[in-house]
Amino acid sequence: MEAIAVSRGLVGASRLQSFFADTSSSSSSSCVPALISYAGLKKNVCFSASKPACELGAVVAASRGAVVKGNRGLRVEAAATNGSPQSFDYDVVIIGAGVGGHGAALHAVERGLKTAIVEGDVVGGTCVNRGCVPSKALLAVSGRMRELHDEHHLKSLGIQVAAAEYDRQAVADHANNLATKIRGNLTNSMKALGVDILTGIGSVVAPQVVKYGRIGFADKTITACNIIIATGSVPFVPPGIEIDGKTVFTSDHALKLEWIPDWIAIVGSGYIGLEFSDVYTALGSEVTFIEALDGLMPGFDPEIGKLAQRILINPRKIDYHVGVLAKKITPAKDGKPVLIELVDTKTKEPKETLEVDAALIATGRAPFTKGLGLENVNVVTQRGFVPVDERMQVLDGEGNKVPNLYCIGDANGKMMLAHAASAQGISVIEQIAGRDNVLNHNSVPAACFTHPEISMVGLTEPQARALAEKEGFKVSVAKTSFKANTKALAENEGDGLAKMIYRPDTGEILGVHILGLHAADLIHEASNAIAMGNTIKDIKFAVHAHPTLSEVLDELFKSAHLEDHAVVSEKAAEPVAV
Ligand SMILES: Cc1cc2nc3c(=O)[nH]c(=O)nc-3n(C[C@H](O)[C@H](O)[C@H](O)COP(=O)(O)OP(=O)(O)OC[C@H]3O[C@@H](n4cnc5c(N)ncnc54)[C@H](O)[C@@H]3O)c2cc1C
Ligand SMILES: NC(=O)c1ccc[n+]([C@@H]2O[C@H](COP(=O)([O-])OP(=O)(O)OC[C@H]3O[C@@H](n4cnc5c(N)ncnc54)[C@H](O)[C@@H]3O)[C@@H](O)[C@H]2O)c1
Repeated sequence: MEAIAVSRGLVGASRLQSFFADTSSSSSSSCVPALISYAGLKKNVCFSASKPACELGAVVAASRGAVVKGNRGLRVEAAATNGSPQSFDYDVVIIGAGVGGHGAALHAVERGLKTAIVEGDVVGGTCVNRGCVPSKALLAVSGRMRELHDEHHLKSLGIQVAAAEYDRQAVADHANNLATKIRGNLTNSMKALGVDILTGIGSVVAPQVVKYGRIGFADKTITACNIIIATGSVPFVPPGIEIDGKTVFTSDHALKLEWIPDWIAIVGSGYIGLEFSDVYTALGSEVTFIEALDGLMPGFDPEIGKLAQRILINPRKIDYHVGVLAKKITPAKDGKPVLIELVDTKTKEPKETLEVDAALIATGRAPFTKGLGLENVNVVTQRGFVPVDERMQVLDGEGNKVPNLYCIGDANGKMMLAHAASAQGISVIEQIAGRDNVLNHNSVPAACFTHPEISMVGLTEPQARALAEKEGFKVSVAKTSFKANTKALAENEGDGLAKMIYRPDTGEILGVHILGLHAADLIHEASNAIAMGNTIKDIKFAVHAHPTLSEVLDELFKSAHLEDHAVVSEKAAEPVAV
C-alpha cells in the first residue's frame, strides 16, 4: 500500500486519540478500506460512500508525503477508490464565486482546507454585480429623494429645502461604483486568504473531478475531495415576453439606470418589483404593477401585505392589475409603445392590452445549472434546481446522496437570498470539517428595502395556523405599532407594525414580520432568537436602550400572552449575583 499524507484539516490530538480508541468499524457496500496511523496507533477504517476520504474532519490525500502542521504523523495508507481520484489537488473546489461561493471559500480556509473557486464571469455573482449591491445603492438615492420631496414631512420637522433634483448618470455611477468596490473587496479577501481563483466555466466531469476553461474549450482538470456547486440564478422570463434590454428588460438592465421611463409596467410584485417601484416612483416614473396572483405582494404575510399596500402603493403614483398574466409583451418599435397583452390567470381569457413606455420583468429567477455536467454523476435537476437534502448534499436520480458533492445558494432553490447562500456554504464546510451542521432555514431573515422597509423571519400567520392545525397546537399573535415608539415619532416615521406569531404554551417564536423604519435591521433580534432556540420567556426580560427603534420588538415580546406554565423561564428565574 502506498502511503499518502493527510492534508491540512487540523484535528485536535484528543479527538484523534478517541478516534483510535473507538474500535467499532463501519461497513457499507461502497466501503473504501484504508489503514490510518497516528503516533504508533493504527486503525483499519472504512471510508463510507457518504464520506469517502473525508474522515476525521481532515481531508485525505493531496500532496503525497507532505508533512502537515498540527497533524504531523497522521497518515492514511492508500485509501483505494471507487473511480474517484486517489489524491486531490484541493480539499474543496467551489464552482461559482457569488456570495454563496465566497462565504464557503472564506470559511473553508478558516477550517484549514485547501480551496479553489472557479468563476466563469466576474467575482461577486448576482448579488454584488446585478442584485443586492447596486439595487441598494439605487434605493439609498430613492430614500433620500422621497424624503426631500416630502414637504409635509420636512415641514413637520421644521426643515425647508429647495426642490431636490437628481443627476441620472451620477446615480447610475453610484450603483456601478459600489458594485466595483464590493467586487474588489470580495476578490481581495479570497486572494489574501490563499483561495485560488480559477477563471473559466466549470463542470463536474466525474466524481471529485472538475473541468474548467472557456465555453467549449474547458481544458483544465482539477481534482477535489469535495465539490460545492454555487452557480446561482438568472432572471426568469415567462414565454411570450420579448426582452430587448431597452424598453422591455429585467433587473440586469434596470440596475444600469440608462433612462427613467415616464410610465413603466412592472410585471411581478415580489421583492424585485416592489424595490424597483420604490426607486422608479421616487425618480419620477408612474408605475403599473401586473401580478398573476389575486393580490399584490403575495409572498408576504397577508396583514403586512395589506399595510404595505396602504403605505407603499396607494399614496404613490402606482396602479395595478392583479389576477392577470402578461401573456405577450412586445418592445417599443418604430414610434409604437411597449404593448402588454393581459390574460386572466385562471381562465386564460384575454383582458386588456396596455401601452406603456417600458416594462420591467420581475417574475422570479431560474437556476443557472445548464452545462454543469451533473449527468456525469447521475444527478437530474428539478426545473433546473439541483436537488439537495437538508445538509445541501446533492441527491442523485434515485434520491441517494452523491458523495462529496454539495450545492448551495440560488442553484438549489431552497431560499433565494444572498445571506442564505453564504450560510448554506458555511454549513457545508462545517460538515466537511467533520462537524455536523444543519442550517435552520426558519431562522433566516429576509428584508425588502423599500421606504419604509419590510422584514420577516419564520412562518407567516396562515403558514403557522396550517402547521398548528396539522400538529395540534395553539397559535397566538402579538402586535406593536411604530406609532407608540418614541424614536420613530422623533423621526416623524410612525407608520409601521411589528407582528409576532408564537405558541402560547411553549413561548416558541414561529414568525416575526415588521414593516417600518429600519425593519431590515430590527428583524435580527427575532431571527437570532429563533436560531438560538430562545423562547419569548427567555428574551422578554432583556433590556433595550431608550429611545430606540428596537423597543418596538421589546414591546412585541413583552405583549405576548403566555400560558401560566410558560411565563417564567428557568433562565429568567435564576438569581443573579451582583
Ligand atoms: C435585483 C436583485 C436584488 C437582490 N437583492 C437582494 C438583497 O437585498 N438581499 C438578498 O439577500 N438577496 C438579494 N438578491 C438575491 C441574491 O442576489 C441571490 O440570492 C444571491 O446572489 C445568490 O447567490 P449565489 O452565490 O447562489 O449565486 P450568484 O450570486 O448568482 O453567483 C453565482 C456565480 O456562479 C457563476 N457561475 C455560474 N455557472 C458557472 C459555471 N458553470 N462555472 C463557473 N462559474 C459559474 C456566475 O457567473 C456567478 O458569478 C437580489 C437579487 C436581485 C436580482
Ligand atoms: N431584498 C431582497 O432580499 C431581494 C431583493 C430582490 C430580489 N430578491 C430575490 O430574488 C428573487 C427573485 O425576485 P422576484 O421579485 O423576481 O421574484 P418573486 O418570486 O419574489 O416575485 C415574483 C412575482 O411575480 C409574479 N409573477 C410570476 N409570473 C408572472 C406573470 N407571468 N405575470 C404576472 N406576475 C407574475 C409572482 O406571482 C410573484 O408575485 C426572489 O426569490 C428574492 O428572494 C431578494
